[in-house]
Amino acid sequence: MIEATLCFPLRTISRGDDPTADGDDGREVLLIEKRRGLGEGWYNGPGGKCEPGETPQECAVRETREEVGLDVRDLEKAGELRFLLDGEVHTFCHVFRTRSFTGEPTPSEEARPEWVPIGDVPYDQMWEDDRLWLPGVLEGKTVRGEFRFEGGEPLDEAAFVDHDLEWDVSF
Ligand SMILES: COc1nc(N)nc2c1ncn2[C@H]1C[C@H](O)[C@@H](COP(=O)(O)OP(=O)(O)OP(=O)(O)O)O1
Repeated sequence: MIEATLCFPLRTISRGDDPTADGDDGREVLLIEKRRGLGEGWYNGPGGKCEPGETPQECAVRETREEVGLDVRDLEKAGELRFLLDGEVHTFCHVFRTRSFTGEPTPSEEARPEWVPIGDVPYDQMWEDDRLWLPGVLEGKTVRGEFRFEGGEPLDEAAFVDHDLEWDVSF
């Protein structure tokens, strides 16, 4: 089983009196376009696999720095997601969000970062499960979820079958 993390940096920008502004109140999330590996070509949060001896929080901080050059702090645990492939746990993913960070998002070999208004998250270019849990996480909720895929490796070519979700959980 792979233990992995996702980190969603959040910010609120001022849109002044822009009449075309949507109803997000300027709230944005930093997404990446994944350039290699699992989920290549799709949008996701910065993150990756935990290294031996590393806590999930340490992993999320390291991966966010490596992938987009942002130093995140004060991470808030927002979710625990179990991704099953053909009945076996393939990946256990810890999800974090934060409003505390320094640095400017910078592209790397792994990822192209992009600030995206909360209402414009491109769910049609993301993992199929994301539309089920990410909106709640971006609204400040906590979630525990299990998502079942079938069809063999690699996970990003398997078919999403079904899921269970529990909201407002404590970590
Ligand atoms: C199955 O559904 C998934 N949905 C979402 N949103 N994210 C997922 C899903 N399955 C895996 N992930 C995430 C978990 C990790 O953040 C990445 C995969 O990380 P990767 O394999 O690229 O790990 P790295 O350590 O960054 O890779 P390198 O070994 O290349 O350094 O996807």
